[in-house]
Amino acid sequence: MVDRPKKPGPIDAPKPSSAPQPIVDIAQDNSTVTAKLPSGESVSVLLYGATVTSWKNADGSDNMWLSEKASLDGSKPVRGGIPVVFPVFGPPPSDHATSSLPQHGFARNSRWEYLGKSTSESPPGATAAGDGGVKLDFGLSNANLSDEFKKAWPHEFGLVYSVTLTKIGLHTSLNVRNEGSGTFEFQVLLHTYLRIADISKTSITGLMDVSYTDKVLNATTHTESNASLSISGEVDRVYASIPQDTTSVLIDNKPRFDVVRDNFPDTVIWNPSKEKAAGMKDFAPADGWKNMICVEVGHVNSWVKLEGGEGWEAGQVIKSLL
Ligand SMILES: O=P(O)(O)OC[C@H]1O[C@@H](O)[C@H](O)[C@@H](O)[C@@H]1O
Repeated sequence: MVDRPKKPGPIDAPKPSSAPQPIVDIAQDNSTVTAKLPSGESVSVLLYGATVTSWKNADGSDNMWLSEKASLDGSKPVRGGIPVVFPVFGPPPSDHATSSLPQHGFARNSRWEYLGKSTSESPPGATAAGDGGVKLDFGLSNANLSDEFKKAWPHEFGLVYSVTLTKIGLHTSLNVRNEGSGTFEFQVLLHTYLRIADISKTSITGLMDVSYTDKVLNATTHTESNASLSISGEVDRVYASIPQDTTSVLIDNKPRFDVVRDNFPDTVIWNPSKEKAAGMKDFAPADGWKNMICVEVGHVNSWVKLEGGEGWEAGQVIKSLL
């Protein structure tokens, strides 16, 4: 039996509420959409890359690390915040359909469309009534791509990236649709730069017993033996098929962030340390690597295959535990 929408009658009509409706402040210009909750938390999303560039707590402190030299004018991917990596992670393999694309694909260096906002009483991540938040949707399809990218990846696709801000965290999710008739394969990653007080006091939990590829050690494979991982130099590891759904960042053994995966099997942990940071023209200040850790959820250790007409969705909730 098909459920048909009921026509609203007098009984269904919403009752006038005397409770004041929370007002979410949305500001939009040609480059950025910013939403601020009545309780003070805010998020800013640059249309270029649909890159979250700022996610502030109610006290005004930012959870995102953004380089002081990040290009925000659409000339190159943003160094900081949450660049969206699609349809390939890292340098594309020469024997794959993504081979002519740049490192990390085209999503982070294409201009997305702002599709609009919706507000809700109980958005994902809400733990209590009154945790209401705002969802901002952004879209990218082959029609938005440069000729160069269209040629390098000639598929009909549709991406909807949703950024939901609540009092308790930030939820970002990506919906991928194959709008064509052929099959395509992709990888995806949310390249999140978390701002931290001090890398030397930072530890990461939730990766114990997980197999990882160490890109610093010639892409060799290892198994994580530390329940709590400290960062004492350059780190660039791809943890694959993680059974636990939460990776946590702690400062001085005190939880600072929980990153909760939904349908994302893998996580990259990255910090360039002093030497690699010095080699990046858009990385500033020079010692900024002490105040960032990338915890990047994704599907990167294998390819997602989508038949024509199929869709796929995954997301993360980041909780700021101040
Ligand atoms: O400089 P990019 O292209 O933004 O990449 C930054 C880093 O991104 C990480 O995800 C990769 O694992 C690293 O190898 C890479 O160096």
